[in-house]
Amino acid sequence: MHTSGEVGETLLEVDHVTLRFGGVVALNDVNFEIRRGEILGLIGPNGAGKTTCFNAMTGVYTPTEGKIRFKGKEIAGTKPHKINHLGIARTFQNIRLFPEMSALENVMVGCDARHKSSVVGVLFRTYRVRPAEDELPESGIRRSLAKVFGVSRHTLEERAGRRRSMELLRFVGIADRAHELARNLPYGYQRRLEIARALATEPELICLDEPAAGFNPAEKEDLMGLIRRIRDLGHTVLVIEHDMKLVLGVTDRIVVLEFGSKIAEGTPDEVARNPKVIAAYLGEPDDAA
Ligand SMILES: Nc1ncnc2c1ncn2[C@@H]1O[C@H](COP(=O)(O)OP(=O)(O)OP(=O)(O)O)[C@@H](O)[C@H]1O
Repeated sequence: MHTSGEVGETLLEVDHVTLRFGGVVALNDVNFEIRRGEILGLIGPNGAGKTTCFNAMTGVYTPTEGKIRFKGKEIAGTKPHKINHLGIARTFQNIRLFPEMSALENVMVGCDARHKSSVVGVLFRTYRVRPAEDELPESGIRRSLAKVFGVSRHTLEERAGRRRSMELLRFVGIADRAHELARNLPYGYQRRLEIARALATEPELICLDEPAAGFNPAEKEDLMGLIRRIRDLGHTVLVIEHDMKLVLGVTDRIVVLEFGSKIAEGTPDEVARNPKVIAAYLGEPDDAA
């Protein structure tokens, strides 16, 4: 992973962010922080501004006013791939995988984003290094050749990426279908594959946009375990979720938006008892706790 700091320190700050689309105020002077090592929930009724907030944090939108800082550095307006390089990864409400690639290859794309070899080196495969014992091919002529002539750094990185991608598929619980095309995977597998792919970029902060959408209660229970394990690995987690049971069960703190404004913030207990939050969710029977 990237450089790590102290658990509990401010990792990301949304500092008085306002974001307007023409006449629509999607975010209105929103202020909160994400602390390193926590699982933070971002909730609110439909249209509250949750996805817009994610999009502002991940470089899709630039705030009209206000600042977003990651590890103290201003990131508002930075391109999404650069933000990913800085250490923020996300999944999408509508799954976005490479449907014609296998599950393993989808994760390897994420690992690729971290590769160090230069484009020229990859093209000519000239830069050769002496591989460590456990980086050699298992047996046969390829092993002997690699021992004598070395292996290109690109090949080593590719092998390491493949190994790491397999580990990540195991971690999210879908390694049994690693070689199937993403489009043929069951829905729950696709959702978890998105998480594995985001983790492959080794983010300090991972943002999950409605990861439980379409899940049954047993799958939601599994997902809660996975979210906790992601945090235990050392990642900080931001989760947008409509399912109140899941949000209250898995997060350390919750920020509540309504009509683009923050109406509450606190521990799950505090938020669940907050009259403004209860009122915001009345009339939304599907989302109510
Ligand atoms: N690209 C856009 N152009 C114009 N208006 C937008 C755009 N994106 C979002 N909005 C508006 O901004 C407001 C906040 O939307 P947003 O999608 O962030 O809410 P949300 O809390 O994520 O809702 P949901 O739970 O339904 O996904 C809504 O009024 C929405 O119509």
